[in-house]
Amino acid sequence: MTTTQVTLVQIDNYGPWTVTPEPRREMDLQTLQSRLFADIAEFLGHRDGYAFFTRFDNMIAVTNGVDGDAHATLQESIGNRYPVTISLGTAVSDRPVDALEAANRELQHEGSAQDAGRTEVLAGEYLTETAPTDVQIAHFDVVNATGKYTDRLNEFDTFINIEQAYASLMRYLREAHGALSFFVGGDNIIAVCPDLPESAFTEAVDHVGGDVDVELQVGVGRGATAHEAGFAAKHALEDCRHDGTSVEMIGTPAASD
Ligand SMILES: Nc1nc2c(ncn2[C@@H]2O[C@H](COP(=O)(O)OP(=O)(O)OP(=O)(O)O)[C@@H](O)[C@H]2O)c(=O)[nH]1
Repeated sequence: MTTTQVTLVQIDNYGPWTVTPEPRREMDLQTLQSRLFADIAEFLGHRDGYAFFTRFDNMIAVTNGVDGDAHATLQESIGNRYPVTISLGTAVSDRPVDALEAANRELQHEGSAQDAGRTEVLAGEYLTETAPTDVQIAHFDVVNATGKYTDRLNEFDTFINIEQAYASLMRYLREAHGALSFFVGGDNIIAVCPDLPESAFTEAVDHVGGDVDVELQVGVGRGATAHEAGFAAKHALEDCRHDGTSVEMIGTPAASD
């Protein structure tokens, strides 16, 4: 059984801000968004959480081991240093999508994302302790992306292939298992999963191969935090590369029995 703590990060009333008093320069918005993501990733990363940029105005984080006080500190620090503020909704569930739904509702209950009066919401529940196998993370990558795409196609056509694989995988894992998958750059996708057996990952790899003809491999890890699970997943992915297998799992309850 997994227990995933998910935090939704939402920039408050950001849409109106981007056009007030008139539309702001696009590269200034891109700079703000990427710096805000970098700050949040650094803050949570130092506490063994993972942050994903998703749409940048809304970001999703796995925050097992990060308590309410730390969330308050993050929110205060962003408010002090940026021209925008953030709201944070946090919830816990065995299925990541259910934790996200509940975290999202914490903010939606307080008002709209574009309500000038709804700012700096800090709501939800936090785990009081962590357990060694609470989080399951799958780190996918495209087999030989360099040889098949990067060294042969122009960058945009490579990007189309990688994004097609991402779109296929994210939808499949969301619908079949309530997992949340995020493109993290290059040819890499990180999926935050409920308790899934090896066969589920084989089926996911097969689905993407059949759907968009892109070959994936995946390392799966378990841990008390996103970092621990994700780090185990990276080592498992190295085993795939070494052994030529498409799925490897490390630190799962079955594997460590
Ligand atoms: N976010 C992230 N990106 C990575 C990681 N490892 C590699 N990448 C990215 O993926 C790109 C391709 O690297 P690889 O996946 O090692 O290359 P490959 O040609 O697919 O080779 P194999 O994975 O061994 O089949 C790199 O240029 C990086 O951008 C990782 O651990 N995390």
